[in-house]
Amino acid sequence: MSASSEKRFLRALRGEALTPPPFWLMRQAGRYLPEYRATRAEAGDFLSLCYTPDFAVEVTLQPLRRYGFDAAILFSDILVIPDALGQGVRFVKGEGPQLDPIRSAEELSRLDPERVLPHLAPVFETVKRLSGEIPQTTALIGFCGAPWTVATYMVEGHGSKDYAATKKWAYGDPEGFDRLIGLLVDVTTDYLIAQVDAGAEALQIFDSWAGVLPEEAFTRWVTRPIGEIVRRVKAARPGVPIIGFPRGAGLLYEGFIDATGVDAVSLDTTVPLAWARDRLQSRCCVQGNLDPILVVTGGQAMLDGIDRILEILGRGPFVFNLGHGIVPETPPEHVAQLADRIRSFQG
Ligand SMILES: Cc1c2[nH]c(c1CCC(=O)O)Cc1[nH]c(c(CCC(=O)O)c1C)Cc1[nH]c(c(CCC(=O)O)c1C)Cc1[nH]c(c(C)c1CCC(=O)O)C2
Repeated sequence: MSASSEKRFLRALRGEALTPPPFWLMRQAGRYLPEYRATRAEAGDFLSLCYTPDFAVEVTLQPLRRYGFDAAILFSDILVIPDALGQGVRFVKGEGPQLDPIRSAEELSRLDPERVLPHLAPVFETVKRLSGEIPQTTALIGFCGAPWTVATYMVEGHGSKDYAATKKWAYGDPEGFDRLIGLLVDVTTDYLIAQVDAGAEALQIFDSWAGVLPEEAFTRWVTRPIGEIVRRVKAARPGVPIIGFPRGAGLLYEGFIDATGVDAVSLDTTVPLAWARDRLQSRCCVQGNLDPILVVTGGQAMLDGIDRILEILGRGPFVFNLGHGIVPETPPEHVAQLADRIRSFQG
């Protein structure tokens, strides 16, 4: 496909510097939009929203209609994998996800990898429908949670502040914990390949809790598993760009890029911009990293934050995004002002 006809988001992931840069926002479909809240109420519960293609397609399209983002991300969740494995996942209002925890390698027999792809058939149907419904110039992103972050929910049984139960198992029985990570590498690889076969044009791997691990543990349970998933997906489906998001990686971002072979890396809010330009953008496309709370604040503070990112990262291979997902209290009109500001950037 000639460069000029390829979608701008995909061109940036392949290393082109584009002005203005393409952009989308993590959690662009979500509770900050009244139309999302209406569909969510109609669906009844969160997993029904994820597993009913009519609903999942609708909420994926809602932010595109408003803001014309350069990418659409499949509406699903990283926790559909433990749900598909048979662990039992519930999203409790005001408490977030609740799972029946798995605390040792002996309990892995509760999980059934064979049921994953059949259980997730509605998600692939959503991807297939989206690939025929999104605008011609908008790229479709498939995604998964990285093995470490998914494992933290499976072991803790809910979100956590210190991930003590997961770390105790990992540090106390590393070979046993490796079995959980290995199982997640296997089923996640198959899940991503199936998303590509249904029409996903790029993939993002969310390791939202990577930053809680010290260097050696980060290498063993963030970098190596993601690198193995990237290697297997690229061997099976060459040419599909993959974005890695090891949130909180700090100085470990550099080694992560070199060791995993990702095409792009998503930066969390704390990554210094000049360091990212000099040390990371020379290695691959970078994505990020506005503080989502600046989109809540809006006004000149938000505009200044956008401008500074565009000034420093906007002349290399770059996708504008947030440093983490949009938060529910974000005024939708601030997202419209953000979109206008990025589109008016002339380099
Ligand atoms: C850690 C994580 C999860 N899910 C996800 C991550 C990694 C990204 C990140 O770090 O935010 C990823 C995710 N979750 C969701 C998407 C779909 C894409 C999109 O929203 O644009 C994506 C890409 C929908 C969702 N996933 C969830 C919501 C909120 C559901 C609702 O109450 O309507 C959405 C829109 C639920 C969820 N899902 C998860 C938690 C902790 C929660 C509860 C917290 C919260 O309510 O925001 C797990």
